[in-house]
Amino acid sequence: MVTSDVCGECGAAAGLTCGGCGNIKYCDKDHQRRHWKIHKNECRPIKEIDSTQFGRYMVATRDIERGQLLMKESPYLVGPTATSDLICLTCHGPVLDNNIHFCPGCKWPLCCKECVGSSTHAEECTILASDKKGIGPPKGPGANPRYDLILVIRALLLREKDSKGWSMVESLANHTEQRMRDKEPHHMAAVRFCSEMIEPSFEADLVHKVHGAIITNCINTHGARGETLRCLYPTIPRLNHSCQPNVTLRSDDDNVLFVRAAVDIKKGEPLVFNYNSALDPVWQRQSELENIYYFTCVCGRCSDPTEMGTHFSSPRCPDCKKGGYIEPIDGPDKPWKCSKCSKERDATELIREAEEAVADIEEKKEINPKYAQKMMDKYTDLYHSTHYVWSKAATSVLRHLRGISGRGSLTLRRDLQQGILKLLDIFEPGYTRRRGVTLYEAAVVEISAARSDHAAKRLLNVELMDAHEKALEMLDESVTILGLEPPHSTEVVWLERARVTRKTVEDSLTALKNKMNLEKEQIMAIVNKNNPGVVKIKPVTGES
Ligand SMILES: C[S@@+](CC[C@H](N)C(=O)[O-])C[C@H]1O[C@@H](n2cnc3c(N)ncnc32)[C@H](O)[C@@H]1O
Repeated sequence: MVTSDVCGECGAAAGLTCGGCGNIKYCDKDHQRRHWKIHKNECRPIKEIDSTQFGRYMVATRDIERGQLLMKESPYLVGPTATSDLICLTCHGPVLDNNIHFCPGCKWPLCCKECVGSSTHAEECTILASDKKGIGPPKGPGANPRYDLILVIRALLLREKDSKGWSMVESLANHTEQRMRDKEPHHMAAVRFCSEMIEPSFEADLVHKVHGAIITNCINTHGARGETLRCLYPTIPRLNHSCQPNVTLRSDDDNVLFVRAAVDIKKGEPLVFNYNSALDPVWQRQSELENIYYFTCVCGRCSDPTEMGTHFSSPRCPDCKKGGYIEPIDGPDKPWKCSKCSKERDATELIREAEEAVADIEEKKEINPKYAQKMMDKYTDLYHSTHYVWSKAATSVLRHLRGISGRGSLTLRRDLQQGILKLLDIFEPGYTRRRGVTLYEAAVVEISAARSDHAAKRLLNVELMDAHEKALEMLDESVTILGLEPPHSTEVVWLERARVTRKTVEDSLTALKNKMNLEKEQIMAIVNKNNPGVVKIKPVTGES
């Protein structure tokens, strides 16, 4: 977004736009050069544009390479979410059930004596304490919807004390009209509380707007001790959504948010991230986007009934012998149709069947390898092996069989990890955290399965070496991806694991190659000894 038509250095009329970001103008090259020492800190390959269909959004102003850091921002507001467990309103650390310090003013739980006396909490404490209708603070552990109110109050307080912060809140998309029309219970509860139950109260229209802005723009993060938080950032909320994302958002322990290119991005392409989970089916993605963000996603994945060839949301057609899938050809709400025989099925019924299968999978307390194989066979009969139900079953089996090292378990886990990787390559491609972790896990099981087969004489030395090479390739990529995680975050644990495993696999591959070379030398020595006079055979060199 070019913020002004005047020179960034001298303020005169300017016609030369910065080629790096397109966001600032200069009157000539000399002034552009002079201004660089200031501008280099804000020259990002991004600009904001506006459209009637997509609102404001960010696009790349030049070609961007995957992995590149595009934005790094600290939040101007942090608070608990509507599903936070007991959390301290002063430091945002967890409040332990056996060590609750209720604030003497508002009676909301804090984590320690120091936090009770802190001035950080003072202003909202007075407001919370004025709650005459006795909505009251959360009392026990577990997700607590009352925490939804805290960030709303904090945002409302900006109006009086921080004009810059307040203008940021005011500038955010909020869908106030739709929210007033829909009267979603949590939204209405926040509006009632802030406009009727506290002193000083806030105008209802203002609370609708602020709560709407929070719901539409907050990014959920995790604090250093795993607590769930949500934050408002200055410019990151201008990133639009796509189920085919090209950037990733990762936060560190201080809620600093890093936006990176997950894949190579061409100049002019919108920068988009996934507001949902990549492994949600189309009906869930669309209903969340409609209910929370008030739009229908028309990305390449959503517009393709096969979801990029994965059949992620569509079951196999049980009646058709032609290998068809029952797809949301006219949209997820209309009757779904078989791609081959055109037979129609009611959308609600198909969704119910898939959700029941998932509930059944998630209910299982224990799964042994034999049962796991049977379960996967059953779901592969009904669904494609990149379907949502398949992915839920695969994830569950991988969790249950972790640490079980028999052949059945290892072979199945290896296949399932590869299946999950295939899905992520399509839906969350490039340098994304989940791919990084999955590559690590796939490498570990690849090596374990190969070693077990080798020990049982089912695998040749060269095949064992191949498995090592394959695992090393996966670990190399995993280390690269996880190395991009914010430095002060709990994710460094995964990076360390991937690095240590990579070194172990590399050492073991070297030892394997040396052993094979030695064996070759010994065999050749015997061959040469038994064939005197014949030209001597030498071992192949350069292999170790
Ligand atoms: C976090 S804001 C993104 C910035 C927003 N476009 C703006 O103008 O401020 C989320 C809102 O942007 C719009 N939006 C995001 N992604 C979209 C998409 N793929 N298609 C249409 N609208 C989208 C929706 O109105 C959504 O509620």
